Amino acid sequence: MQRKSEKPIKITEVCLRDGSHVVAHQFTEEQVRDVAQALDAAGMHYIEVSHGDGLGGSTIQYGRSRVNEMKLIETAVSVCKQATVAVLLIPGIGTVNELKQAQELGAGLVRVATHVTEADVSAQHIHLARELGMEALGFLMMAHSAPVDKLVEQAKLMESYGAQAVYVTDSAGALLPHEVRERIAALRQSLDIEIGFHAHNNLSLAMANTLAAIEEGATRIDGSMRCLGAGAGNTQTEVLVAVLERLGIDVGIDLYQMMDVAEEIVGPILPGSQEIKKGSLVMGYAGVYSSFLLHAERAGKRFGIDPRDILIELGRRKAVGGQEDMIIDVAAELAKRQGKGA
Ligand SMILES: CC[C@H](O)CC(=O)C(=O)O
Ligand SMILES: [Mn+2]
Repeated sequence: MQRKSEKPIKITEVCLRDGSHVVAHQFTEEQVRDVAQALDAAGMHYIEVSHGDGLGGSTIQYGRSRVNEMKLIETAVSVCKQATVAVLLIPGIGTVNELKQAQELGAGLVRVATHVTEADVSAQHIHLARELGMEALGFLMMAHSAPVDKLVEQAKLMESYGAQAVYVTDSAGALLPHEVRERIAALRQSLDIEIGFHAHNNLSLAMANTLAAIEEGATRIDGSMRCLGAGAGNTQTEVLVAVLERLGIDVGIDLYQMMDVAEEIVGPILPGSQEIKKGSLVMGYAGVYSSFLLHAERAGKRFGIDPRDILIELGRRKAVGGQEDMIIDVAAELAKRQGKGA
């Protein structure tokens, strides 16, 4: 494989943040401690810990956490000897106060996440993170939904605010490999900072897309152990480590230890198998935010309608992260149209 960057690949393990959606934000302190400790020992570079919707996400709208995320961050930091604990922040859900608190507890990196067309709301948080001495990266969500030149324009904004990398975030798991290539190549051409890629496996393309991104020069890569991430999960990290090794890309992470963590520590946390089932498949197909899955399934049950209809309609309306309340509206409307009641 010809990599178009000389920089080392840095992996961020997101199961303790993106996986929070899968467990309805019910991670315990013990689970976070065990996973973080084992990943750190295996050589993982970054371990992201936050509510699934980022700092401040524990609300009725997004789902309340069982344990305050600051406690979870503190716990992860206390067991990491070499890995950096990362947090995610969506401006408006999380605030500068939560960012300061996370930094005081030892978080060393923040990914400031915005919808792909709304990078301007990230300025304050990126500036603050840099002032606090954190690594500050931009995370452009729903990257499939904007034309490439728009993505480049928005990434440049984040770079101008001080972001040290910008991610192409395939929140819906909707991108096809050639679309990933186009996006990473365009960003590489226009930006001087590192480019990252975050996949969801809803169309079974997470690994293929990740390799396409790496080939085009992405150096910051996300994965989740056992695909413990929203929808059908992310690029499966322990598999990624094996594939990179086969490609001759040394990331300094112990493969056997990763396999053991995946099976013995993360496996028992999974509420079910992270296969591509009808809900996640429809999200990739219709371009819907992966974290909407549980909400749509619950709304489907409540209104007696097929969650796929809700997801397709949300895709049609181009719903963005943060609009979880729209899921109930859509379900109520569809139920009325189909002559069903809550
Ligand atoms: C709600 C935040 C979201 O889960 C961030 C993310 O991982 C994505 O957009 O894929
Ligand atoms: Mn995600």
